[in-house]
Amino acid sequence: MAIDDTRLVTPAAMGAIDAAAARGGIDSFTLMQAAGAHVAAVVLAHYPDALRVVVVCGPGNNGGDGHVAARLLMQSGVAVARFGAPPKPGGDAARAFTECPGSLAPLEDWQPRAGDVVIDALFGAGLDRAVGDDVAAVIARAEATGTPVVAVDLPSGLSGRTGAPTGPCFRAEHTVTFAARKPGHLLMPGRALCGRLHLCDIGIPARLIASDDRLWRNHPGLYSDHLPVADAAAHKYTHGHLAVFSGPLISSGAARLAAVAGLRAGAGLVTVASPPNAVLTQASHFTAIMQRALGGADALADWLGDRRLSAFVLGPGFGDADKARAFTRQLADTGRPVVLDADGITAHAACRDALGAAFGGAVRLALTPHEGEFARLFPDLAKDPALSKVDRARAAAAMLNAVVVYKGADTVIAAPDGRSAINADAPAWLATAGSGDVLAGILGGLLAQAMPVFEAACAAVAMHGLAARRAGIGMTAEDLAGQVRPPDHSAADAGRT
Ligand SMILES: NC(=O)C1=CN([C@@H]2O[C@H](COP(=O)(O)OP(=O)(O)OC[C@H]3O[C@@H](n4cnc5c(N)ncnc54)[C@H](O)[C@@H]3O)[C@@H](O)[C@H]2O)[C@@H](O)CC1
Ligand SMILES: Nc1ncnc2c1ncn2[C@@H]1O[C@H](COP(=O)(O)OP(=O)(O)O)[C@@H](O)[C@H]1O
Ligand SMILES: [K+]
Repeated sequence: MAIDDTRLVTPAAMGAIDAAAARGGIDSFTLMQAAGAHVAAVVLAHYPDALRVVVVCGPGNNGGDGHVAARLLMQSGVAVARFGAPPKPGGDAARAFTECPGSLAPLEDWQPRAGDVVIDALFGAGLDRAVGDDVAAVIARAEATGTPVVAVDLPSGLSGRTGAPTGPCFRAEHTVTFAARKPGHLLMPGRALCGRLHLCDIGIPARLIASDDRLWRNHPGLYSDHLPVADAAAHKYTHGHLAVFSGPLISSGAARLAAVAGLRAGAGLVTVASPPNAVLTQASHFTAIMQRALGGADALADWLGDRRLSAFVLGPGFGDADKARAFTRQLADTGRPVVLDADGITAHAACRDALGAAFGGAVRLALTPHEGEFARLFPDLAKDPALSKVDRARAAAAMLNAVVVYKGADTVIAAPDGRSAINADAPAWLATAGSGDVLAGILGGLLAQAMPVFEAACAAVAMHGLAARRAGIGMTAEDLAGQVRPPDHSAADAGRT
């Protein structure tokens, strides 16, 4: 049975899905057997030379999965030792414990040996606090000896909701999870602590995995129906006109990167509007991209009378915060889509509410903060340790009636209506100076072509990652901009999580 591998489900929602499965007549012990079998299969496939499999078992159903895996591995002729505390009598875990031959030693008895592989079945979805000293000592022993760890559902100590450890946490080589990925499998540092993730079908019907979390990993299904269509009758104005605002001479390169990316993302025309003293420099770089000298507010008001200007990018290398605020207000009044990045975000740190008020009504503002910019605009959200990155992005989006692209290795895209996506497959070499300017340009290019903002943001983040893969390791932001391609309607789902 195929499972929907795009939907992300919080541990709490997973509990509700499990309950719904039970109400629907699905036997929970059968699910546990399937879960344990997948764990055993991953261990057999990846550690054929293990001399001993050490299963550390917790008191709940995560431990139950461990007991099932232990029994199946023993039946396959593998040497298995179990450590932990027995489960409370009566439930599925107790039955799995009873059905597994052999004894259960206390956790502190595990002395690592060469050839050990650990199955971490201590805590999964039920983790609700930092692990105790006994578990912390096991984690430390595994880490100190470099013993490979296969985690059941989640590495113990990792919050499946936030992707943050609650205290000491296993670092797994493989994590075997069931029915749906949890946010903590994709959010950092969770993604790194999980190692390679195996998403396994244990027989929970896909229709039950439709929780109302409205959270996905970023994938083409979120945006492919809204991509600009290449129409044989098109002319350049039907693909929109993107305006990118340049900063002063010294930092004018950022706008160039955004402009090139916007044109390559399919905008029909792109104009870079620069302070008069930067125009010559800009002109020496461009052929296909147009130029405009733009002084202050009056000049902008004149230009905005051109209805064909269909989207704006303001912020990369922009500098002047007063001017950024004034221009943003004028852009808001046009009713057309705006991408605020970098200095365009920072300029609003002391007037966040006014920014949200200026962009009321239909959503047409996109913000693309990295961690530092996010903390400047939303210090209250950034400081709250109870919030996950998804929670923070969603709250920010709702506050400003904007789509927020909260960048990083785990970029979160959130809309004011709560729809959110985590992008977890961009290559690490995207972390290079100027790559954020390229992303802002791609997004501007898609908005210029009239894509709705959330869908455009999801597509832009995916295109950014694909461009980085084409450019390859060692790329510069110039290389990256040169590798941007218009979105490909036929692109297969390139998810690599
Ligand atoms: N249908 C289902 O419900 C399925 C659940 N499965 C497994 O069940 C797991 C969830 O099981 P549970 O809900 O029993 O939860 P866990 O087994 O993750 O945790 C058990 C209990 O440990 C306690 N606990 C939490 N954090 C602790 C800490 N830091 N120190 C000490 N004690 C702590 C809590 O009281 C918690 O309820 C999943 O992760 C998955 O492995 C699988 O068997 C597949 C099917
Ligand atoms: N480790 C990483 N893996 C994948 N992508 C990353 C990583 N670190 C940063 N990125 C991406 O690289 C881009 C960097 O943007 P930004 O921080 O604005 O840089 P700059 O200001 O230099 O342009 C963002 O799109 C971000 O999501
Ligand atoms: K676990």
